Amino acid sequence: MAVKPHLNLIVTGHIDNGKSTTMGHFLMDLGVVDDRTIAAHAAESEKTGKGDTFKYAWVMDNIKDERERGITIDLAFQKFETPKYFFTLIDAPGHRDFIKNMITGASEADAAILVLSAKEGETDTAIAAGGQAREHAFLLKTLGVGQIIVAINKMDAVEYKEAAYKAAKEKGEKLVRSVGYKLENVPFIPVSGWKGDNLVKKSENMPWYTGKTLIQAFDDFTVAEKPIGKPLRVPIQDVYTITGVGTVPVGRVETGIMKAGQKIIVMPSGALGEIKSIETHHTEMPTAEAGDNIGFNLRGIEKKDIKRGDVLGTPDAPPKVAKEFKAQIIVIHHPTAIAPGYTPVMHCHTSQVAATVTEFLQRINPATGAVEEENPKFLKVGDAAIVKIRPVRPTCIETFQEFPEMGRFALRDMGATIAAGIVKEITEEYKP
Ligand SMILES: Nc1nc2c(ncn2[C@@H]2O[C@H](COP(=O)(O)OP(=O)(O)OP(=O)(O)O)[C@@H](O)[C@H]2O)c(=O)[nH]1
Repeated sequence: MAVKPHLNLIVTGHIDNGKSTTMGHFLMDLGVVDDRTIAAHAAESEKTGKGDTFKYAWVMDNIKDERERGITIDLAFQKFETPKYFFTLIDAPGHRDFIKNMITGASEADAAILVLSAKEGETDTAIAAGGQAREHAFLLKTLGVGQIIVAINKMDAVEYKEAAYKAAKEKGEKLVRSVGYKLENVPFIPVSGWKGDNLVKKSENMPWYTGKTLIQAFDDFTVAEKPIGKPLRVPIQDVYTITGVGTVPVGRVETGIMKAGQKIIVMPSGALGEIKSIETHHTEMPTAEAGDNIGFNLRGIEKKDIKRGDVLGTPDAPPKVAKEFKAQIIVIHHPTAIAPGYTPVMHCHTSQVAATVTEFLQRINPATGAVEEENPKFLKVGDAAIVKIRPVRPTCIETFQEFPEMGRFALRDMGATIAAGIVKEITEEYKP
């Protein structure tokens, strides 16, 4: 039997719009979470004095808590299966490392669901400037998540009225269009995460809705083609020294194909060598391709020439190393404003390096890209801009256009993600 393709699904939306309730109920209807677990959560929820309204949400929140504590969690909670696909639910954006994880590929999303409450006040807050629905929609688009579904939630709370759905849908449409999605590719579904309408079962409370349920819409997602035709890029995650084997770097092949016997180059050191062997899950394999997590053994490369954050490629099309580059950033979080000279830590693929935002070239409209101000003096939350960035040491990075996997980054400071960005152009290249 053929194995079903796998997709990573990210659940986004403004706080309290019902992300956890919707996905918790969805997982229960699918049979991934059993009634007994839900009953136990209902009992816990009652104890908090809020009635049992959080019983579904707790299914999801327990996952989040365990993740934050770094505990390996029951896989049944994270994964589910539809007729066509295997899905993994990835870090909900409430989790503070969500943006960084998304950018560094720790949890790359193939598709997203945006949960938007149908309750008028909640819809408006979610999509207003500073609302998380707006922020998430923008980030999803910027970071290249092409497929998105909007679930208009809490339909039970608006008496399942079509007019209420239409009003919320119109606002949602405006939002996703403004960040750059084409409306004809974005399904909108009226649901109740609380009651279970249109999640797995078609709702009888909304006869006016003739579209798909959530699970049916999930099966309309498509699997992106693997970038195997591109030059080889393997960002190094770690380098182990194993007695009797030697230096064993590990990482994920982002693009291209790696073969045993192949000549390779490690950047920024420029060290040349050859692939001796490749293995995954303790099994030796002759080749690895985009998407594979591997460990490998190198001939001719010394331990000092390869470390976390370096990138392996082939000598005829080596990974680029930037001394300085031009980027488009969006400021997500900052108590005041940032000014040129600001030096946070840049996270890009597996690399972490302090980097100075040396120049603010233009402030732009985040949706259209139109220039709104030349050489702004500062940038605050919600602002998008074209800037110049100089890592304190030359760093492997690519343009987003050529290698989206390696051309996006997060700027972090004081434990928070301050900005997300994509590389437009490498303005000063480093040659070893
Ligand atoms: N009436 C109604 N209430 C809902 C529905 N979905 C969620 N809620 C309620 O809305 C509140 C927030 O739900 P959560 O699922 O915790 O929301 P969330 O988006 O996951 O929130 P965070 O994880 O805190 O960002 C809870 O009181 C839920 O019971 C729904 O479909 N109908």
